[in-house]
Amino acid sequence: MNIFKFGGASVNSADGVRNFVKIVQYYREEMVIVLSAMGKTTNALEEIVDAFVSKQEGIDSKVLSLQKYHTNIINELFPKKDDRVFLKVESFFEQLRAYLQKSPSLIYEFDYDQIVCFGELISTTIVSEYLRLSGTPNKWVDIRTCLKTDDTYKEGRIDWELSQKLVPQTFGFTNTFVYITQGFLGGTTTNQTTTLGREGSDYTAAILSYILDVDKLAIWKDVPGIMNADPKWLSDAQKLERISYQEAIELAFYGAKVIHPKTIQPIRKKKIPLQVRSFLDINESGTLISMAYKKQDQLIPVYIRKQDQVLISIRPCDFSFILEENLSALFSIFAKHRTKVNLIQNSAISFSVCVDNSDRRLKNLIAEISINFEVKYNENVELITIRHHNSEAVERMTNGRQILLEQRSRDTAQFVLL
Ligand SMILES: Nc1ncnc2c1ncn2[C@@H]1O[C@H](COP(=O)(O)OP(=O)(O)O)[C@@H](O)[C@H]1O
Ligand SMILES: N[C@@H](CC(=O)OP(=O)(O)O)C(=O)O
Repeated sequence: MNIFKFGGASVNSADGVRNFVKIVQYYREEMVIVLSAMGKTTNALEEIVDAFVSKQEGIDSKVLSLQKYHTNIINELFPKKDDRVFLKVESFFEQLRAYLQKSPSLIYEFDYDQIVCFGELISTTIVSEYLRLSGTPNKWVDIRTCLKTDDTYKEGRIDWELSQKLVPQTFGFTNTFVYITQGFLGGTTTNQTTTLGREGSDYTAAILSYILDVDKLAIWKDVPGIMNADPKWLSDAQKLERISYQEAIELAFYGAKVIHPKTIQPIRKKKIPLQVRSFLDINESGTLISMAYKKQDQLIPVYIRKQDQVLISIRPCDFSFILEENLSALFSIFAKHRTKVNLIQNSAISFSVCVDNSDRRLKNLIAEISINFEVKYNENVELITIRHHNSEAVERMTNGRQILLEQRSRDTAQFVLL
């Protein structure tokens, strides 16, 4: 049995959905399909969340344009206008509107999850119905009923014990050959919706692969596989044929956006091979991530760019040394504001970190650090990581740019650049 994960880009139009069906029908195997929201739906829903919690005008038109986007797709796919898909999709939009009629709950993350989940609920419904119409019976599963998390809204942590009981019961494969379910979503034990963090559908696919002990996981993307750079950034990027779990974890950790950082851990534990491959070319073998020895990794330089970073330099107000107590106080502040630190460098009396610029958290974070420390920061910097660096690769990335901070180990070089 296999798990196939398709992201938003694969089903962003009626043609995308038709292509998806072609791929699924080509394989004719027992499978679980994990699907994300169509196209940029999650971004659109995030805008609706922001408008809702800050009680802005214009929510109705935002919801309407999202509904139109989905309606256009189903109009193109389903010739019979009395197909049940129309009512099902309408019903999700009614539920969304009903939620938006209420007052915000005062917990932003809770409202976020209750609203943003509609993207995946709607996409899986459309795709499941279209697969049925195309002659492949399948079962639509509401993943929130079996993939259980705690109540850390927006970043739900998996309840492995409970999920390991419920998931195999749900995906039993008796009289069902193909299941379709939502990536990115989970449910608490009290049946509230949670999400697993942006781009978390890859992670869902990995969790289900682990629990169901599948033979293989395939993640279908709009690129030929994992490349040695984002091909939208460096047009001469080359595909990596085969990499180890370890290398894949490193690439994701440093910010290669092609795969969610949490994806590799569960499949590595059970040595499940992961193929990252192109939904645009079924004949392309993609990149295989497996137990290969590290030596077998292609050791060409791999370039990873993180944009919109903030470099924060922190110094105790009394010029005292940066010691364990300071560091521990600082790290608890980062954890409290859920800010992931992408790079750390410390000297005797100062400490620098590079973090993502998420406006909402950053202001509060800096305000809290400033109570006991002197803080300076540069916004709009880039963090470039080069795995398997050589002088040519370093020159290529840094030439003509101001280096604000630099760090090198044997395998990895990182530069904060203006
Ligand atoms: N090293 C890389 N190799 C391949 N693609 C990359 C890499 N780094 C970033 N990307 C980007 O990742 C995108 C695919 O990931 P993503 O958009 O998250 O897919 P999906 O939404 O379908 O899950 C590609 O379109 C590409 O621009
Ligand atoms: N729809 C969610 C989850 C996800 O993983 O999407 P995608 O597979 O399209 O990156 C998001 O955009 O964050």
